[in-house]
Formats: sequence, C-alpha cells, structure tokens
Amino acid sequence: MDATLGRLHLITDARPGRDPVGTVRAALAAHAAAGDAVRAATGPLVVQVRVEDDATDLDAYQLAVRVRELCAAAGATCLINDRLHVALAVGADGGHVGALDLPVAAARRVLGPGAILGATARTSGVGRAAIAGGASYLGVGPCYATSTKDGLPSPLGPAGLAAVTGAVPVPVVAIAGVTAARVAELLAAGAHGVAVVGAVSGAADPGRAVSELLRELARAAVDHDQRDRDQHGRDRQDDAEPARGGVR
Ligand SMILES: Cc1ncc(COP(=O)(O)OP(=O)(O)O)c(N)n1
Ligand SMILES: Cc1nc(C(=O)O)sc1CCOP(=O)(O)O
Ligand SMILES: [Mg+2]
Repeated sequence: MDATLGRLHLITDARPGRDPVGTVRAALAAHAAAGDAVRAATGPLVVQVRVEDDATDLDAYQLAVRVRELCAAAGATCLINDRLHVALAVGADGGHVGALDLPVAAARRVLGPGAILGATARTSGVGRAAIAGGASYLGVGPCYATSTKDGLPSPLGPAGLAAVTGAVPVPVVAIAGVTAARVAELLAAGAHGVAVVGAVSGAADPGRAVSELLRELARAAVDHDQRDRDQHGRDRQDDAEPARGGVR
C-alpha cells in the first residue's frame, strides 16, 4: 500500500455510452507525462472503480480486472467502490464505502489492516465515527451540485467542507462538481485531494483534463504547505511527501 494517498481520485464512469477503460488509460498517460514536481506534489493517481448500482458483479469484476492491471503497470492506486469482494478478488489496494454499504468497521475486517479504506462523510460526526471504524481517508461531499449522481443533499460548499476537514486527522477527498478551477478553494478549505467523474469522463480530451487537475492540485498543495510553514513553521501532517517545488 502507498504510504501517501494520491490527491487526484478518478472515479470510473460506467454509464451507457462512456468509455471507462479508455478514460483510465488517458488519465494514466497524462499522469506519467506530468512533470516530476507535479507528480511529487500530487502522488500516485488513484483510480476508483465504480459501476452503476444495477450492474452485475460480473460487470464490476471485469472492469476491475482491467483497471487493476492498468494501475499496477503504471504505479497507480486502484480502489473499488462498494463491492469489497471484487476488491479482494482483483487484488486492489482498497475500497470505498458509504452510508448504504458495509459499515466501515466491517469493511475494514473484510479488507484487512493494510488496505486503503475510504468512507463517505457529509458531517464531522460521521467522519469521526468512520475513522474510529478504521477509515484511512474520508470522501466528503457533495461539495457542489452535480449531474452525475441523483439523490444527494444540498451542496456543502467550501465552508461545509472545512467544517469536516478541521475536525478530522485523516486526508479528506472533496467530491461532486469538482473542476480544475475549484481545486484551489477546496484545498484552501483543508481538502487533501479531489475526486472527479464528469470533469474527466465528460471532457473532450480526458488526458488534458487530468493534466489540468494535476497542475492545479500541485499548485494548491505547494501554496498550502508554504502558508502552513509561514504560519506554523512546520509541514502539515497529511502532507508529509517528498520535497517539492517549481510546479508553476
Ligand atoms: C472519494 C469518494 N467519496 C464519496 C463517494 C460516494 O460513496 P457512496 O456514498 O457510497 O456513494 P456511491 O459512490 O456508492 O454511489 C465515493 N464513491 N468516493
Ligand atoms: C459518486 C459520487 N458520490 C458523491 C457524493 O457526494 O457522495 S458525488 C458523486 C459523483 C461525482 O461526480 P462529478 O465529479 O461528475 O460531479
Ligand atoms: Mg457506496
């Protein structure tokens, strides 16, 4: 398992007419082509395999096998949404669960102590409970309105996000409606990284969209670290990556 959670989480878009494997390939190529400073600041690309709720386990498994192979060859992190038996079957790095999935403590027992385990949290209380259950990071949203998923509560915005990031000691990944232009305000609100579906899978050029997201994440992470050093004379606990600089 990677010691450092990557800052860009690409969630597969398995809706009809989308090309999740092609999008993952383009994203991995864009990550590989990013400069050393950008990659050092943003860490490994994280790909979360997410299928529609009505997809069969066979569909999920077949997509996960392909994504897992691509990630392993590229040094990327592969997580599986919801279906932890699929995560185990393909040897993924971990999984992500939410309110309607296995409880976090049960998910941790399934995946084992070394796996990455993400949990969705819309409040600090839910986030703290998830961490007590064994979550290694939190997915917090919806940060903005999104057309990718129905039935979500009102957007939290950066202020609602900050209410969670300020209350928990694990990396927070901001989700819903995330674009490159919103990365700076999300990291300023304490997010470690961002998760995206539409910003990449719906882009005319998914590889270019990934490059832009990585560049903005690297800029914001460096700015954030510098602010922390200025204010506290130390690095943030969740940013203990190799030295970085010159990403502009
Ligand atoms: C990084 C990240 N954050 C939140 C979610 C949402 O998970 P969940 O609430 O279980 O909803 P579904 O994705 O299962 O519909 C996520 N997948 N990833
Ligand atoms: C899978 C998912 N979960 C969300 C949550 O808030 O729990 S939002 C979301 C989809 C996010 O897609 P996009 O990047 O296209 O807005
Ligand atoms: Mg879920």
